Amino acid sequence: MAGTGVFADVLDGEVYKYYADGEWRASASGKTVAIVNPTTRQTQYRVQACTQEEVNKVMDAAKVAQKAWARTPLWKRAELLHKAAAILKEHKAPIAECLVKEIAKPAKDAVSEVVRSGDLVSYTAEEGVRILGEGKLLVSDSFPGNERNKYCLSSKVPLGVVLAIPPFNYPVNLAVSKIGPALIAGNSLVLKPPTQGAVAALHMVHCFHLAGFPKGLISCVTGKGSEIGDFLTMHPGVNCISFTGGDTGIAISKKAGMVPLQMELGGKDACIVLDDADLDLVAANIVKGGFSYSGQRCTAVKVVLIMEAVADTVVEKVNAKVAKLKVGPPEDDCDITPVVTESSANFIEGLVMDAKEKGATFCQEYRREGNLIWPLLLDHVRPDMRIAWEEPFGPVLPVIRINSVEEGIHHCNASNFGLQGCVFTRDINKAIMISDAMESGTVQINSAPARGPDHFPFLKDSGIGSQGITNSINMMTKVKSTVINLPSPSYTMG
Ligand SMILES: NC(=O)C1=CN([C@@H]2O[C@H](COP(=O)(O)OP(=O)(O)OC[C@H]3O[C@@H](n4cnc5c(N)ncnc54)[C@H](OP(=O)(O)O)[C@@H]3O)[C@@H](O)[C@H]2O)C=CC1
Ligand SMILES: O=C(O)[C@H](O)COP(=O)(O)O
Repeated sequence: MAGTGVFADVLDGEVYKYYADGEWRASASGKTVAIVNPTTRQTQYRVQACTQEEVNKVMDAAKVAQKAWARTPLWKRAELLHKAAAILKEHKAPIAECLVKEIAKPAKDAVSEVVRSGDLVSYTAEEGVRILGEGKLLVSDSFPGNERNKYCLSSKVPLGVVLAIPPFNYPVNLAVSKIGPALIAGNSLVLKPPTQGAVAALHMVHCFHLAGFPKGLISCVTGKGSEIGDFLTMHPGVNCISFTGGDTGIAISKKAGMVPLQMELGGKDACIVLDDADLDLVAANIVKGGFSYSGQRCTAVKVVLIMEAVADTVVEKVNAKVAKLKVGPPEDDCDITPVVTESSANFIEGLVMDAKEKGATFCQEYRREGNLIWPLLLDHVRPDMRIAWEEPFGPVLPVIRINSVEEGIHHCNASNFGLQGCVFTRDINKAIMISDAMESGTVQINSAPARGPDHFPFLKDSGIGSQGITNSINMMTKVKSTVINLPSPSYTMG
């Protein structure tokens, strides 16, 4: 159970502690932040509202710890990461319980998130050993005018202190996707978890603590992003920011100093359906892609662009599947669970009402109880409706009927987002050409968008840089070169 057994140290009475300098601590602020259960809409947990002074101390400790960590052999860093991964998986049940209570993630998906996170950490350790174990040797005579009298040895070295800010929808997985690469590359890491999901993240951090990472190398400060976010992201002790979330990321990138940024923001993933597609496959992927975790995934299908000739058939097939989705609490492992906050539910409702006023066809009756919104397919959506462009982050999916592939590509590319997209057709040549034309980081052919497997590059225009294990390790390093200057040119004869 959360906050008990090996996790007892994390809890102080009714309030979860924050993690600094290898210890669990209560904040001197005496203030707490409430985490509201999306299902009951009651306070489920409380976390510390950390102060600026506490952030300063964490940054100082992170700087000191990083210097020693960078001198720790790569294989030892990997060994500790493997240990943390095993502990994380061993304790999947209490961590998953937090995900169910804090973010209403369906019970089975919550367990999968923790297991996937352990696997991600292990893979990162292995990948880090491989890619950081190699450097480059450059010789000078390849550049015009030079002889071979200079040897340049370059390798990847850490950046320093990495600040990780994940979003609510994967508070564990999108935290470890930043923690693992940062640590294997020799950085220290300061985590600011999302408020909804903070307790799951604190439990995950405790698994790293139990694995025996040095003091100060990992810290976790809690508090509302709106209150301590700016102080963290503009802190002079930060050498890199890895952020996943919404428009907050745009504001951060404007305020952050001259540090490398990894920003993974929203998406409006388009699903283009051609008339030669396997329509059962299309319907299955629209439902899975559009409605898993109630549409609260950056990679969710967020607009269907379908050829008029097959639209009626697909809409009918999708509706039949939507009717079978189980709606209810995450504890019952329902497919559709309450969305994360009341304000999120209100925002989604605003998009639905706009579509209603402008004449979209409601394939199901709109129904909401508290934060629980029943799955809804909106047909005959037109570009003048907000839902055609905005990301609901909820179980509402618009269908726009198109008369040509070009029309679909045009809609996709006119969006400000460009995270992922997908195309359904039996013609591989067409699929490749459409993929090339879609200005999206990743295009899936004949499957719904998805980030995983987690070693795939997770590229996008909806942000800066790219994720995926290898990309993140590379992003959290810089190149250091040492040039050997020979007294006279030297050429190897064999
Ligand atoms: N691309 C993706 O993977 C995802 C995209 N999103 C997008 O984000 C929207 C909202 O999701 P949400 O998680 O609330 O995203 P936010 O951008 O609101 O929050 C993401 C993280 O940033 C923190 N934060 C908030 N304000 C600041 C600040 N000023 N400085 C630094 N950090 C801050 C949040 O903390 P706190 O919780 O304390 O406010 C949270 O940890 C969704 O509607 C969707 O558009 C969301 C999830 C994933
Ligand atoms: O933040 C998100 O929504 C994720 O990066 C999407 O991951 P998924 O495709 O594995 O759900």
